[in-house]
Amino acid sequence: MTSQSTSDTIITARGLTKQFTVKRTRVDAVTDLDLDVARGELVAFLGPNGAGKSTSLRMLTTLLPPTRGTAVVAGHDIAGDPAAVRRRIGYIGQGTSGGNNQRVRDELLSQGAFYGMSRRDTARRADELLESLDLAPLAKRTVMGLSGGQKRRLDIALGLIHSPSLLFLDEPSTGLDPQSRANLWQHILDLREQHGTTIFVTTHYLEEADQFAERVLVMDHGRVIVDDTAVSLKTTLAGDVITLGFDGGPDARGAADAIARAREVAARQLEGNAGEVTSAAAGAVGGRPGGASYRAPRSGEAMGGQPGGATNPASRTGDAGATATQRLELVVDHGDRVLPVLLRELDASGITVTSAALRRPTLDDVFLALTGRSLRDEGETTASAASTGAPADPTTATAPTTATASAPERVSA
Ligand SMILES: Nc1ncnc2c1ncn2[C@@H]1O[C@H](COP(=O)(O)OP(=O)(O)OP(=O)(O)O)[C@@H](O)[C@H]1O
Repeated sequence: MTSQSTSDTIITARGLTKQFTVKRTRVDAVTDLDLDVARGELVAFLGPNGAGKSTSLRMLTTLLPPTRGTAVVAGHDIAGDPAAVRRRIGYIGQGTSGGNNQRVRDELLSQGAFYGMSRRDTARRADELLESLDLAPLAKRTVMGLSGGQKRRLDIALGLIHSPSLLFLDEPSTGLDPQSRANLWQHILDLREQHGTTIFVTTHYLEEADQFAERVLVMDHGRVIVDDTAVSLKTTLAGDVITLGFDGGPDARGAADAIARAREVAARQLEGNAGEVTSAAAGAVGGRPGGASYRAPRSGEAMGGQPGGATNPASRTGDAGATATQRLELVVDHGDRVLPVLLRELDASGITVTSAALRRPTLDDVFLALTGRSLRDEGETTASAASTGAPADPTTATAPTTATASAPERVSA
C-alpha cells in the first residue's frame, strides 16, 4: 500500500488479517482489522484471552506478516519497508526483559547500539530514561535482580531508547501489584505528556483502560467489535445498575413476596417515566437465584414483542419462588434520576427497602451487553485460547489470570 496516512495519522490498517494453521485446522486470529490512530492518541486494546490482540500488535510492529491486508505505521508500509517501521516504533511485548546478568544501564546501551545509535547519544538517552523512569538508583544492578515492576519499567526504557513517536505495549502491567501498576501508568502518562508519544496498549485491566485511555477498542474472536471513548461506550451500551435489598422478615416467603411486588412497582414506575427517563420502559428478562434483572431497552430497541416495548415482569417469575431472594437488580438509563422515584414509589406501596445501591456501568458491562459474556470470565476465555492448540510462544502465551471479582450474571434482553 502506498502511504495513505496523513501527518496526523500514525497507524492506518485496512483489512489486516492473520490466519494460522494448527494441525490442518485454520485459526482466524485476526480478521479484517481496519484502524486509524491519530498522533498522540492513547488507545487501549481490550479483549479476552485469544481475542487476537497480540497478533494484531505483532502484525503492526512487523513481527508477523499478515495473511492479507495492509498497514502503514509511522509513515511506512509494514510489508514494503518493515525496517523503517521498526526504527520508528517501540514495542514492548509480554515479558520482554528476562533475567540476565547484564547491568541495567548496560542493557540500555546495548539496545541503543542495536538501533545503530552513537555511543554518545545512547548514553545521554539512557541516563535520561533511567532518571524519568525512576531507575537511576538501579543503574548498576543486574537485570536478574530487579523486581517485577522494576523490570517492566526497564522494558519501557528499552522500548523508548531510540525516541520512537509510537509505542506499542502488550500488557505492560500484567502480574504487577496494584501499587506497581499505578506507578507504571504514571510513568507512561508522564512520558506521553513530555514527548507526545502515541501509545497503543493492550491490557486485561479494564479499570486501566477506563481511567487512562481516551479511546478503547474491544476485540472479540479476531474482530474489533467497538471503537469509542470509554465514557461514550458506557453511556450508549450499558446502563446504570440499581440494586435494591429487601428484608423479608423471618421467612423466605416474605422476601420473595417483597421482591415480586417490587418488580411490579419497578416495571410500572419505569414505564410511567418513559418520557422523562430516556427509553426506560421496563422489560423483564427473567430471573436468577439471588436477584432479578430488568433491562431497560435502548431507544428503538424492541423488547418482548409487545407494543411500547414493555413485557409483563410478573409473567417471568424465575426467581420469585419461595427462596430467600432478597435483592432486585435493575439496569436502567439515568439511574440517579430513577432511583429516588423508585424508592418513593416502593415506600408508598408499603414495600420496605433495606438497602439501595447505584453503580455506574463499567467497561465489563459494555462487553457483557455486546457479547453476553464477561470480559473477566477467565474460565471461558482461557479455554477458548487453549482450544486452538496454539504452540507455546512466549509472546502469545495465555496471560496470567488478572481477573478480580466476576461480573454479576445477567440475562440480557
Ligand atoms: N503462533 C501461533 N500459531 C497458531 N495460533 C496462534 C499463534 N499465535 C496466536 N494464535 C492463536 O490466535 C488467536 C489469537 O491469539 P492472540 O495471542 O493474538 O490473542 P490475545 O488477544 O493477544 O490473547 P492474550 O490476551 O491471551 O494475549 C488465539 O486463538 C491463539 O491461540
